[in-house]
Amino acid sequence: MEQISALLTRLKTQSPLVQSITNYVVMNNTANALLAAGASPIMAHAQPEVKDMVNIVGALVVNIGTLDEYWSESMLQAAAHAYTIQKPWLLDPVGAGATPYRNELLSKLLQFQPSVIRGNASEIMSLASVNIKSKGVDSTNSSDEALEAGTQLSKQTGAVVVISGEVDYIIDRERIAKVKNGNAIMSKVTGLGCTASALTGAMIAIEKDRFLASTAAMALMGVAGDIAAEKANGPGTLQLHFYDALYNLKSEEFEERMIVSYP
Ligand SMILES: Nc1ncnc2c1ncn2[C@@H]1O[C@H](COP(=O)(O)OP(=O)(O)O)[C@@H](O)[C@H]1O
Ligand SMILES: Cc1ncsc1CCOP(=O)(O)O
Ligand SMILES: [Mg+2]
Repeated sequence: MEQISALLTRLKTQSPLVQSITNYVVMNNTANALLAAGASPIMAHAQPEVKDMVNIVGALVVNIGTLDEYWSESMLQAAAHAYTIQKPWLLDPVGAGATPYRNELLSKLLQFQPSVIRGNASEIMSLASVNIKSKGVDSTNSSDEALEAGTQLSKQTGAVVVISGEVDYIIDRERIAKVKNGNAIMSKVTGLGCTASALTGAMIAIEKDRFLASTAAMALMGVAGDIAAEKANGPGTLQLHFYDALYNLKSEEFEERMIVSYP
């Protein structure tokens, strides 16, 4: 727990630059969450600069939420370059399994060996080729149901796999962590999964142990969600209190509130 809470302090002091190639829905709320948590966001997808940008950032986040032909090519170029120069990068497979187009791009992106894959249960099951019917960007499965698929996906890809939901699982080849923080109202605010991915991007920028970094990011999401839910009257105020919680959280309260176990 101490190691996890120390990462929050390091995030705020080191303020890593995090590049996102992400969807139109969440550009604003993920940039604000990164800032509130202490990191520095840059959203950049233009092909003439994408490699130069990957060179200077601490980590790259690729989120396929509102993909199109141009953006897909930018994502492939960025991921390929991150792979070549060994820059940590995270894949958020938004809507995996919803359409063949998404699946084709995802299988190409996986060739560039993401450091972390963070998705909801349905997305992780789809990526691991479990035959599920995807409803779109929201999960129709629980993270418990996806645990086996997540373990398999981590073995297949070498990535740390994060399954978010009522409980979050963080999985690598040898370890599993479980984060029990968070509140159901979080699923009524769009882009909190993408925020989890962005914050995980920030943590892998400052910590080489991707499993520890991902666990810290999901604990941070959950604890900030808990604090925000105590104050909010609904999804609108939850989003606002969530930023404030990220901004104000100190390592002592983080450590007290986190419910992390290694089952
Ligand atoms: N029922 C829930 N109880 C507690 N936390 C939740 C719940 N649903 C989602 N969360 C939290 O909300 C964030 C977004 O997760 P999720 O909704 O699974 O992602 P996505 O938006 O990609 O589907 C995560 O931090 C997760 O822990
Ligand atoms: C609604 C929607 N449509 C395409 S991307 C997107 C946002 C998804 O965000 P999240 O997966 O974090 O809920
Ligand atoms: Mg999502």
